[in-house]
Amino acid sequence: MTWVSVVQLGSGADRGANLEAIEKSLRTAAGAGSAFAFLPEASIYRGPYDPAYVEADDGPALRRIAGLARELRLAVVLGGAWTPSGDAAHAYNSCLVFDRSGRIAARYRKVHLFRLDRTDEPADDEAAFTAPGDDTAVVRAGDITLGLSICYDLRFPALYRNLAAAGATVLSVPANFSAYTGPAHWEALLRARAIENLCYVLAPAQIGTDSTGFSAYGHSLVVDPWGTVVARADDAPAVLTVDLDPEAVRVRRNELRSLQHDRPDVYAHPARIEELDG
Ligand SMILES: O=C(O)CNC(=O)[C@H](CS)NC(=O)CCC(=O)C(=O)O
Repeated sequence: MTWVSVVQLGSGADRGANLEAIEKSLRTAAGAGSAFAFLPEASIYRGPYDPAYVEADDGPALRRIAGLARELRLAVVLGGAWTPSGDAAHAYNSCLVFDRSGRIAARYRKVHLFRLDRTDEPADDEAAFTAPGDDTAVVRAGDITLGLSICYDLRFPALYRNLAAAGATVLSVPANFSAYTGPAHWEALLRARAIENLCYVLAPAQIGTDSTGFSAYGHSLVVDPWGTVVARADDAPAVLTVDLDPEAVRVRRNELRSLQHDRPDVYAHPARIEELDG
């Protein structure tokens, strides 16, 4: 069994205040006996793009989180942080996995960049300041194998199938999901990813409106491999602590063999287009 804590934050443009909130939540997670803490996207900073806040692995905010992981003997999955891409105008949006000695042991760079063109508001266009990643990663960690993703990736089911094929039993979906799309899409998509891959889904989220006017939906969620919601937050800061049972994934995958019935060899070819006349 593996205890994990899923953290909901309302990060803003004040990095010092955000790091204080992160520290408090990590201490709560460690105090609850968790082996892992999952932090949402944009935990360290949520506001307009600023190249000064793009950090290499030895940057000050990342070192502070590394120090907390080491002190608390707690692995930390930092949902999204800006890391250098080689182009100062565009950073990677990276999920960084700190092991319990504080080392950055794994990383994933967000592949799908959010764009929303509302008719009634200015567009959100993450690609304006973010460089896309182009590979995927799972992290083997004792009894669980963690599949990494970030926020808008949630809309691309092939990514999660790729992670499940690499052995993922727990899917990590840290988010700063919009309050516009969230009510209709967030829970349905998270539960779908859990059900179709027979995986746990851990989804730490942001709350509140940032200084750019972006409103986040909150409602951090933990879903089990049968699609049942086992923990949820509302729209206040929260630490959801749950016990993951690796056996539950094995049992469900023996009951329902949909992962083995997948036919990517078939879907690799475009569908035949037939005509119905008259
Ligand atoms: O800008 C940052 O600091 C980090 N990036 C984000 O928060 C991104 C772009 S605004 N948010 C999403 O992907 C929300 C997706 C979403 O809401 C949906 O798919 O409906």
